[in-house]
Amino acid sequence: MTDIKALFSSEWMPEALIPARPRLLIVDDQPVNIQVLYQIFGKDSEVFMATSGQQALEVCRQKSPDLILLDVVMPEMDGIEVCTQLKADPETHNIPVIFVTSQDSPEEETKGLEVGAVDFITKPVNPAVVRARVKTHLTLKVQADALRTLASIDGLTRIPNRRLFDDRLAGEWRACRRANTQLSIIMIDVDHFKKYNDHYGHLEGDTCLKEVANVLRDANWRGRDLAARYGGEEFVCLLPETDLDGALTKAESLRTALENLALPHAASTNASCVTISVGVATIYPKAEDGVAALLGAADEQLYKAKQGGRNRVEGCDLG
Ligand SMILES: Nc1nc2c(ncn2[C@@H]2O[C@H](COP(=O)(O)OP(=O)(O)OP(=O)(O)O)[C@@H](O)[C@H]2O)c(=O)[nH]1
Repeated sequence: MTDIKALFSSEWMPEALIPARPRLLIVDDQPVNIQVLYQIFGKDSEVFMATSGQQALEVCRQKSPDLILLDVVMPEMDGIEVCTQLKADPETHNIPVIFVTSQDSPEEETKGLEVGAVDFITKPVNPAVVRARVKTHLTLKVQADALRTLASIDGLTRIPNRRLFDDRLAGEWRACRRANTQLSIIMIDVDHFKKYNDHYGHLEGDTCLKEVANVLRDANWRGRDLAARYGGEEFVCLLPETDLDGALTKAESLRTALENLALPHAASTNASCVTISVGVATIYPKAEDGVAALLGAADEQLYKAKQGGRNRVEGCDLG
C-alpha cells in the first residue's frame, strides 16, 4: 500500500518506499533452482516458493508478493500460462514478473515480454545482476503504485476523487447485481458555500472542505464503503449491500457529525455553523445503464433537501 503522506511530501524518494523486506515469490519446478535464488534473496527479503504453476497462482492470491521470479519451462502449467493468468486478474496484474529461464532465444524472450513480463534473466543466474534487476523493478513498481494512488486521490482533501468513485461504483454495481443486493449512494453538498468563500476567503474555504472530508474519512465505514470528493463542494459515498434505512442512518450521522464540529459560518442563512444537505438513493442494480439513474436520483434528493431548508437528509428507494 502506498504511503499517501510520503507521496505528497516534496522529499518523496521512490526507493525509500521499497519495503524493508520485499516479498518475493520464486517459482521453479526444480527445488535446486529455487535454492540458488533463495541464497541470493533469503537474507533481505521475505521469500515464498512454489514448484508448480498452479501453486504459484494460489500463493500470489494469498500473499500478494511484490515481485515474482518465474521459471518458464514447467510441466502441466508453464510460466507463460502462469504469467498470462496473473495479468488477466485485477488482483494480481500489477505484480511484476521476471522470467528466469535457460531458454534464451529471442523468440522465447519476445513471448515472455508479450504476455506481460517486465524482464528476462537467463540461468545460470549471476547474483549481482539478478539482485540489481530485482531492485530496479521493485523501484518501478513503487513508482507505478504511487502514480495510481495519485491519480485516485483528491489533491486538496486527500480523500478518494471522482475517478476512483466512478470506477468503484461500476464494480460494485456489477457485484451487487450478481449478489442481488441493494446498493446505496449518499450525495453531500456544503450549504451556502459560495457565501462562506465570499465571507472568509477562498483559503478558509479550502480549509473548510478539508474539515468536511475529515468527517467523511473518520466516519466508521464498512469494508467496501467509499467516501470521495465528487468535485467542488460536493462529496459522495458508496454503500454496497446497504438498504435505504441503513443509508439514511449513515447520512444522518454524517450530517450530525459535521454539525457537532460547529465550524462558524457567519454568512449562512440557515444556521450559524457549517452544515450539509444530503441526498440518498438506493437501488437493486439491474440494467447495466442504471448507474446514471441512481446518481440522478441522489442528486434530486439533494435538491429536495436544499429546497426543504438545507441541513437535512432526503432519500428515495428506486426498487
Ligand atoms: N474554497 C473553495 N471553494 C470551492 C471549491 N470548489 C468549489 N468551490 C466553491 O463552492 C461554491 C459553490 O457554490 P454554489 O454551487 O452556488 O452553492 P452554495 O453556495 O453552496 O449554495 P447551496 O448549495 O444552495 O447551499 C462556489 O462559489 C465555488 O467557487 C474549492 O476547491 N475550494
